[in-house]
Parts: sequence; structure tokens; C-alpha cells
Amino acid sequence: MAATTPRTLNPPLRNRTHPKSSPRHQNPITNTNIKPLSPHSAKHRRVLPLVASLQPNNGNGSQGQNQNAVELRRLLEDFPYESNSKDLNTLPRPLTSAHLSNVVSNGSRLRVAYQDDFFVLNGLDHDGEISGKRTEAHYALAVHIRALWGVHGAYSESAAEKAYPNCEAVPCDQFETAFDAVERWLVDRAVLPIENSLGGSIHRNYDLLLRYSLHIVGEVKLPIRHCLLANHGAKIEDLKRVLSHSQALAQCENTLTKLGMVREAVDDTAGAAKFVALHKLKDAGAVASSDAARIYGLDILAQDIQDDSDNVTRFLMLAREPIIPGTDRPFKTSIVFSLEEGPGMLFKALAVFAMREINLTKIESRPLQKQALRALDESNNGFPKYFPYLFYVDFEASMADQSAQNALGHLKEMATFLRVLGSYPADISMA
Ligand SMILES: O=C(O)C(=O)C[C@]1(C(=O)O)C=C[C@@H](O)C=C1
Repeated sequence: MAATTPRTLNPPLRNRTHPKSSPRHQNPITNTNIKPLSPHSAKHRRVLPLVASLQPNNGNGSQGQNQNAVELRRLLEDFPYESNSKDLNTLPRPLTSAHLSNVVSNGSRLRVAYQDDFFVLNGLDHDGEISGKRTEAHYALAVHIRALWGVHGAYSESAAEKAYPNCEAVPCDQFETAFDAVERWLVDRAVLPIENSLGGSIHRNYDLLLRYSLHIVGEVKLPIRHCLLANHGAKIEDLKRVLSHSQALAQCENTLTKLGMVREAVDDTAGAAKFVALHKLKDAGAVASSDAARIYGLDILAQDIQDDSDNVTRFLMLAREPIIPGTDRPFKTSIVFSLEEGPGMLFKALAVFAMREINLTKIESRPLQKQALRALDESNNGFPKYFPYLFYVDFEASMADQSAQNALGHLKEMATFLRVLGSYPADISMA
């Protein structure tokens, strides 16, 4: 069986170091720092509504708002994530934690973050081949490649656009960056994968749901149809290895095993396609979408290579504020709780739903992370300091339903910790 080479999703160069500063503590930035945007650039088109609202004389008159506006304008100069320009000063790159200063998004289009990591490679030699051990220099090179080309065409981007048509989709280098971006008002929403019908749960996002105080305001299900991509002229038999997101590789396990290809896990499918194209690799392919093939000029050698044709990823829509739960359409509610140790505790906890005929659609147990524990301690909410497992449950009811409220009231009597992550309209498009 071909081997999978796991790679880290967390490059050490991008540690989360952003103190919670307020705009008034930031050095003022003058208008002379602001370079005009070319009216023809893609960036200009994408950010026009935002920039228009940032003009110093737009009538709002408030110094604080102007300062925020200038700060946001500076950010856009530093952070041309939507540019298609080849100009080195306006190269597209994803949002990283370093961009997350405390600025307010006051653009008219909804800004939606999704994870679209620059790929972290084990190593790059001078020909751009992946090899050897990862070093700081390799990271720097990977960052540079990312900065040069930017990455679009990830499934998460399609999900963000499905969830919020006409939104301004903002790529973020890690899941956590997307959570941070919403929390710090840099974007309005995040759309992140939570589970896949073949690969199972995206555990990292379960953990982040607890660590951050964002609310689930919706879900969107996206059919995932993987293709095997390669450069022009390369045939399937030429390919020795294949690059992709670990979830995507797992979803194509049978096909890739049959083909005997070595799997190389990178941080997103589109990044894999871009890497193969950029380095004109002849012996390596990428598992990615047909959109990625079009964007990066790769050939599609095989279509629908996932192990099951019904391959669906469920994404969560996250916001700073919860939505008001309704009863006018099918709603789902997501909760997380912990229990005392003891026989039958989980059985009793889940019985609160069964006895009210409330259907559970998902249950996930996660060992408690130290960071989550810290978050709970910081909020000083009196929850017990040690408990081994957290249970994440989705059920088919709205928090506006009396039965759901009764069930949660009942659960609270036996839970050592309980939080409602969100009550939101169910995506029944693929039911
Ligand atoms: O790499 C991408 O294109 C992603 O959007 C990530 C991701 C995931 O995290 O599961 C999203 C959907 C697919 O299941 C495969 C990969």
C-alpha cells in the first residue's frame, strides 16, 4: 500500500501573536502612507465598496472612524488577497494571523473567511521538488511561492460562495486564522469544514468551536468531486506521487492505492494543484477540483476519483452574533457538553432527546484540550477544572421549540458544562 506523508498544518513562522489592542492604542497612520489603487486592478474592483467608505471626507466626521478607516486602508495595501496582478507589490496572499489587527470591517459586501492554507512543504530543493527535511528556509520559500501566486479554487472557497452568494471570500492560512478574523471584526463570517461523508470529522474545527466564542449561524453541504490533475503531457502511469489535502487523500484512498501512488499531504487541494503547475512536475499529480484544474491550467486525468460518488462535506457558517432561532423551517441546534464520570452517564444524557422525540444527527466526542480548559478557566464560569471528554451533539430542533428547551434544561441538570454553539436553519438541499 502506498504511504501517506503527513505534514504539519501549523508552520512555526506564523505563531499567533496578536495582543488585543484597541485602535486608540495603535500608531496613527497618515494618508501619505496610502498609495492609490489602480482603477483597473482586480483588487480595486473587489475592494471598491470598502475603499469608498474609507474616504476621509465621507461625511462621518469622526476621528476614531477615520483612524479605523486609515488602518483598514493600510491593511488593504498590506494585504492584497484578492489581487490577480503580477505586480510584486500587489501579489495575492491569504490572510494570516499577522494581519489580524483590531480593525472594523465597514464594507458593504459581506466578508467571509475560509481556510485556504499556503502549503507547508517538507522541503524544496532548487528545482522546487519536495524532498528532505523541513527547514526555516523552506518555510520562507513556501511563503514566497504563496505570495507570488495566491491560492484559489479550494472547496472551502466554493462553500463560502454557496453559503453567501456575492460575498467577498477572504482566504485565511489556517482554520484558526479564520476564527480570529471573525472575532476581531476583520471579516463578517467564516465558513469552515466540519465533517465529510467519507473522511469523518474535521477535529481541529471542533476544538476551535469551543476555544472561540463564535456562533454557528448556518450550515452548507457541498458535493466534493475530486479529480486527478497533472501537467500537460503527463500520463497516469508517469505519476509516482500525488499531493492534496489529507482529507481529500483519505476520500480517494481506494483509487490512489490501486494506482500505487505515494501520497503527500499539504494544506489544501488548490495549493497542491498550484504547486504541481508552478513546478511543472511530471511525476506528481494533485487531487483537487475541476475548478482548480481550470485555474492552474492542469489536465484532468481522471474524474470522480473519490471512493464514493456521494462525497459531501458539511461546512459551518460562523458569526460573532447568534441568529434568532425560528420555527418556520427545519432548524438544527449544535451543543457541546461534558459529564461526570460514571456508568451510563452518556446514555442518560442522550435520553433527554430520545424521550422528546428529538432526532440527533451527529455526535462527536473530543478529549478535552488544555487550551480549551484555559479558555473555560479564563471565563471564570465555575466549570470543573478537569473532565476527560467533551461531547458535541447536533439535533434536529430549533431553540425556539419548547421541547428543545426542555431537553437542554434536563441535560443541564446532569452536565458539568453545557454550551449552545448555535441554532440555525438546516441545509436540507442534499437530504
Ligand atoms: O483543500 C480544500 O480544498 C479544502 O477546502 C479543505 C477540505 C477539508 O478540509 O476537508 C474541504 C473539503 C474537502 O473535504 C477536502 C478538503
